[in-house]
Amino acid sequence: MTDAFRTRTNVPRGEFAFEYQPTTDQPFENALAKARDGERLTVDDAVALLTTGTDGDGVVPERVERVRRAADQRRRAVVGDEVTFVANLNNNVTTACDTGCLFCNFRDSAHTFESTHEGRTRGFTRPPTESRDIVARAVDRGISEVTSVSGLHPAFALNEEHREILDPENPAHGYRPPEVFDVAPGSYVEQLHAMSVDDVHVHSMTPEEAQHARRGTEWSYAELYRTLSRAGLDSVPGTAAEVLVDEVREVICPGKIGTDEWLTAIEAAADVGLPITATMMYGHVENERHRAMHLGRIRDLQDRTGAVTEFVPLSFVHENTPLARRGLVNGGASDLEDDLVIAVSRLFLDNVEHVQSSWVKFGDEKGLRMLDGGADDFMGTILSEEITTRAGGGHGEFRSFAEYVDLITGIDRVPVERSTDYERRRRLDPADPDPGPRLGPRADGTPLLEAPRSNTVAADD
Ligand SMILES: C[S@@+](CC[C@H](N)C(=O)[O-])C[C@H]1O[C@@H](n2cnc3c(N)ncnc32)[C@H](O)[C@@H]1O
Ligand SMILES: Nc1c(NC[C@H](O)[C@H](O)[C@H](O)CO)[nH]c(=O)[nH]c1=O
Ligand SMILES: N[C@@H](Cc1ccc(O)cc1)C(=O)O
Ligand code: SF4
Repeated sequence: MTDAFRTRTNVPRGEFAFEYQPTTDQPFENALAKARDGERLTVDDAVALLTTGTDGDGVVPERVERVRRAADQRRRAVVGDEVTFVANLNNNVTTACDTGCLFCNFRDSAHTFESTHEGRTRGFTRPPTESRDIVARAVDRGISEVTSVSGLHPAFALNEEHREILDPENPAHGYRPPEVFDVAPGSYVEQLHAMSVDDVHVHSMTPEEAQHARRGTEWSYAELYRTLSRAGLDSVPGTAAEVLVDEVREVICPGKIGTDEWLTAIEAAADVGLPITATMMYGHVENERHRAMHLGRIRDLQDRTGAVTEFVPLSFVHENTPLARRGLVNGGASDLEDDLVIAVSRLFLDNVEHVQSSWVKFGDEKGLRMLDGGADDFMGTILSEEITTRAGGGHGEFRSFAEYVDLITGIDRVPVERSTDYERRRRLDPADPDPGPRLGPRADGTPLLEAPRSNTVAADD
């Protein structure tokens, strides 16, 4: 193939050896034909589609468009023309974390939170009482879900029993008692309990957080998730997955659990009856084969559990991250790569009904474009955002129902409010002056008009 037809991507194909990479156009054409016929794709097929069959740098834009069209057709066949979103709040409890993932600028070193530290930390910790106030206020405004993902604060323990086991003198426990810190995060059980206001759905405890909540013990992930579920946990975010290939994890998150442990943890959550989501954070040091392998692992997980409600491709936001500062990356995924990841996720994950387009990562224009290329869910109102904003993203922290209606009807699709597990849905009438939310425990149809600037409790309230 001649270079003239290719557009450059940011995929560092030279970094790792490719086990298999197509060298002619034929594997691409074969894979696309299989996808159109609804045949199950192999990991090699996914590589052919994600590379558009090119063996050098770059992809062929005209082929990307063909993959997008096939994904759009599949989306229509699987879920129709509805575009869903959830009325939710992000209440991340603490940014204290010493895991040191190189893609993350959300975290702050835990020692900066200690009372003896000179100067103020740039981070925050919200004790359970504050979490409850923040969630209660948002429930009053009509939300049906709270999502809470946090740093692995050294004073976090599952509960009092866990606190007795954790030994500050044992470096393997990474434990510091609450008294050492200006503000203590309480226990995971206390936080979940605090956030369970009325019937709000609590979406929390990623596999990485679950590992932290059982560190230093022999507790199984199933026991752990059972305890968390009794404390108010309703479903589990499949973040911390990043790219589920260990040679990639060793570069971007060497302190995190490995691929097998991530899968063990999330499968245990599913086994105790919790719905789960799955994500992939791409666009850093990995290549298309890693992306394809990741998709293979998620599809296998779903074959085993049936519990994955949605797949969420998270495009890496690079600006302020250690990976960028250390010169290990000089950008994130290109627009064509984003198109391909969404489209191939839809085509490859034939057992996952919903593919999410993240307006936080993509912005509105690209986010909407993804809804015509395989995605069918447009995330949530979130009311507050820290992870992407701190990494340098600038696409905002809140989406009102009125904006959702405008954006979704603007692309001739049907706006639908959903619950976290997609069980409850409500079509929105574009002519309705009070579009909602309505599915939350205290939603009365009053519009979620404006968001607080941050989810910190305002002094005059
Ligand atoms: C910030 S962590 C918080 C929860 C917990 N500490 C964990 O690692 O599971 C949640 C997820 O945010 C995503 N994330 C973090 N930094 C990001 C970035 N710069 N760009 C895109 N996604 C990012 C990653 O996928 C990560 O697993
Ligand atoms: N993609 C992002 C999400 N997605 C999660 C949703 O907001 C929602 O919690 C989930 O679909 C379950 O209902 N959240 C973020 O904060 N940032 C994202 O980029
Ligand atoms: N934590 C992710 C978003 C996310 C949360 C929950 C999910 O189920 C999926 C994705 C981020 O902002 O980067
Ligand atoms: S991704 Fe999670 S575990 Fe890793 S540094 Fe950030 S907050 Fe800590």
